[in-house]
Amino acid sequence: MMEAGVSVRFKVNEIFKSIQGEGSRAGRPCLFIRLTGCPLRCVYCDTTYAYFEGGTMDLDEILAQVREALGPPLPGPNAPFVELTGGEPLAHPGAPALLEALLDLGYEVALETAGSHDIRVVDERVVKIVDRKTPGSGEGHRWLDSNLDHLVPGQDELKFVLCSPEDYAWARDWCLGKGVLDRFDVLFSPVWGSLDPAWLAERIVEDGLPVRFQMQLHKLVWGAEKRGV
Ligand SMILES: C[S@@+](CC[C@H](N)C(=O)[O-])C[C@H]1O[C@@H](n2cnc3c(N)ncnc32)[C@H](O)[C@@H]1O
Ligand SMILES: Nc1nc2[nH]cc(C(=O)O)c2c(=O)[nH]1
Ligand code: SF4
Ligand SMILES: [Mg+2]
Repeated sequence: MMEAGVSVRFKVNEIFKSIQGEGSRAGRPCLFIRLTGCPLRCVYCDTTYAYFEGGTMDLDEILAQVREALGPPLPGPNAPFVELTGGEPLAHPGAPALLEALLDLGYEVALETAGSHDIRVVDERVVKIVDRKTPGSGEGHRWLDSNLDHLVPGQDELKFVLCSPEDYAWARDWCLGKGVLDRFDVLFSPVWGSLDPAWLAERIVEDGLPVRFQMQLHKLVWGAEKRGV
């Protein structure tokens, strides 16, 4: 909780409405808040423009923009959906307060994070999509293993973005070793333009892995280079 009266400021790269392109909620209309800055440098990162570009906004300005874009929330299963991403949103000390404020307004709220920062700071009701970086990403060593103890089964997701067949074998063995496949919704996705999606889909089927294959739906719809979708 932030102290009352203290204005929390954020560097914001973009705020846009689109179709959720990733995870088990893909296909739903969603408003994205993309914060600027990331301490990681995944080799495949498709959002390098969010490393530094952005303008400063305070919490109330962000909330006003969300309300204007989505209208008043209707709580329930079809509450409007808001996702905080980046960059690495948890690199911002104010991210937990922003997420809580969005929940308090009645929206369904998700957080896309690299698993490098402690997710315990985040309200339990936030849908946490935690990306377990692979060796191929170059950032596998940033993983905070204690995050596994704070994922909410049936709500949160553990995600692997795979660069190569070696990454696939590593991710499969890691999941089996950690016993996560019978606890959480696990997503396997190819790095766009790197790993052949058909190869990945066939290996998942052959190995009988209970993971969800996914591709970035927004890139299928609008192409890989378009921003703000
Ligand atoms: C841009 S990141 C922002 C959130 C956070 N920093 C993270 O990495 O989870 C959002 C998601 O996009 C994925 N991503 C980035 N570049 C990608 C690419 N070229 N192909 C597939 N997924 C990619 C990341 O792995 C991550 O799951
Ligand atoms: N449409 C769309 N869906 C997304 N889901 C996660 C995204 C992200 O960059 O974190 C993303 C994104 O950039 N666009
Ligand atoms: S952690 Fe996310 S934003 Fe940062 S470099 Fe990796 S994919 Fe890009
Ligand atoms: Mg994206």
